[in-house]
This record gives sequence, C-alpha cells and structure tokens, in this order.
Amino acid sequence: MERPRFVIEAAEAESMAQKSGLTVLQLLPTLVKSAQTLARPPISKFHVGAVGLGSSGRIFLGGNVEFPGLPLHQSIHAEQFLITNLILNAEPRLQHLAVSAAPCGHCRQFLQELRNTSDINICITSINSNERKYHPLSHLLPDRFGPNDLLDKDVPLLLETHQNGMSFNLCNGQIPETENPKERLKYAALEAANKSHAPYSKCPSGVAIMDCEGNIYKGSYMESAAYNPSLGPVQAALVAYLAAGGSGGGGGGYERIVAAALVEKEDAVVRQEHAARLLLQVISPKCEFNVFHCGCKKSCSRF
Ligand SMILES: O=c1ccn([C@H]2C[C@H](O)[C@@H](CO)O2)c(=O)[nH]1
Ligand SMILES: [Zn+2]
Repeated sequence: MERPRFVIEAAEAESMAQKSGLTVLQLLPTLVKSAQTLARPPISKFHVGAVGLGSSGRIFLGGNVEFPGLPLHQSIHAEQFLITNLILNAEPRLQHLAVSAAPCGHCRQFLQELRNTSDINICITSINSNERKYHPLSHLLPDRFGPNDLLDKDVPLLLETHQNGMSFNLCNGQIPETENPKERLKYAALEAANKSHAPYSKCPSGVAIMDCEGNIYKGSYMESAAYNPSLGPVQAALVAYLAAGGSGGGGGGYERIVAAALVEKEDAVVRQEHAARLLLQVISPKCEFNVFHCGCKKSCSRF
C-alpha cells in the first residue's frame, strides 16, 4: 500500500472525493485512518489521526508523536501536528477538521490560537461512525479563554504572517547565501524564529535540524494563551522532519538527525535551550546542538 502523504493538493482532493461519490467534507473523515497510520505513539500505542481542510482546498494530515525516555508533556498531539503542517505549507486558514478521537482539552485550547476559531468545524469519527457531523469548535469549548484575553486585536495569531525582526548583527535581517552547512542551519533556525508565534512571552525562537543527507527542517515555537499547551521549536522541527518522510518511514528514525541549531533572544525570560537540548539528546544522542542568541529589531549583541 502506498504510504499516506501529509498534504493532498486541492485538485487531487476534489478528484478523490468525486471518485468516491463524496463531497470533500465527506472525504475528510474517510482519511482519518490514513492519518492514524502516520502517528508515532510508542508509549500509549494509541494512534490519533487528524485531517484538516484549509481555505486553499488542500487537505493536511497529522498524527500524535510520543518520545520514550522523556516526560509526557513533550508529546505532540495529532491536532498540533496538523496545525504545524498547515504552517509549514503556508496555509492561511483551517476550516474543517476530522479527528479519530475527541480532541482533548489541551488541543481545544491550542486551537484557540487561530483567528475565528468558532468557524472551525470538527467531526469526531469515533463517535459519529454512521452519521458524520461537524460541530463548531465553540460547541466543544464554550466560554473560551484565548488570545483576546491577553492581546490587542491586531496582534498576528497562529497561521497569520509573523515577522519578529530577529537578526544577527551583521546580517541586518538578510539571510546570506552560504554553502557552509553549519551556517545554513543557523540561518534556517533564524528564519524559523522570525516566524515563531510568541506574543505572550515575546520570546520567539526557532530550531533547524539537519539529517545525515544534509536536508534541513525548520520549526517555529508556538505559544498558547494558556501557556502549557504551547509547542516547542524542536517538536515543530520534528513535525517538518516526519512530514517530509525524513525518518525513512520507520518507527523512530531520529538518529538520522545529526545537527540542530536553536535561535532565541539573549536574556529571554522564556528559554528553549534546556528543554531542546534534553529532547534532542534523548532522541538522537549524537546530534550536535548549537544555540545562537540574537536581538530583536536592529539591536544585536552577539554573533
Ligand atoms: O486530543 C488528543 C488527545 C490525545 N492525543 C494523543 C496524545 C498521546 O500521544 C495519546 C494518548 O493520550 O493520544 C492526541 O493526539 N490528541
Ligand atoms: Zn490533544
């Protein structure tokens, strides 16, 4: 069987639906089983699959990822994988979501970081096997606590364009052309940090990881208004790695990650360095990890 992919183009989604005599909205729940096969839950063995339809008509898949040897809160929920997948593909809006199990409170909260969350419609396939119904997220999480409680209305939310203005002192915001793998990795992490959603702590960060073939995968830190459901930058980079098939499709595959770079602000009140180092050390003990500090806007004191 062909391995399911993490993104289905709009035209292909239409033709898949047509072939099955379904609408695209009816197609989403039928893809949840494929999404479940993409999950990596070696601890729980509980495969969660999430399938999202974006405003571009593209379909995105996500699965849960667990890390033996680490605390459970380092796990990536299928819904978080899915949102990260949308970000990787610059999808501006999530409209419909089909999931294999009821989204937990943490995921309902994480989804509040999107604009107009009440417009996101969710179908839970485990409880609606005969009658596939979508319900608005507001139905699953009434009386929400979210970005509006803490931020001005014009602050960009998740999936919206972020430009955090982080730079190293010489690059002036420009990414130099370079063949040097370490430099490429460092600037990839800077790019990821500039797209990070960190409006609560104002401590954006980004990670880039490199596999043994020299491929680079970027991940941006994403905060939640409720803090704990936030997703770390290494997790986000691992989503990029897994979604690109970087792990070779097997069980773990993280030992193929040979180098990683983290970019965050100097003297940041929220720092990723220690958690990132721990996670990388456990999943890929030989991975070389470097941390680069930089300034926001024009000021930069190091590197
Ligand atoms: O909303 C949810 C609830 C749980 N899980 C995952 C987390 C963990 O890997 C496993 C068991 O909780 O299921 C999700 O992906 N999404
Ligand atoms: Zn969850």
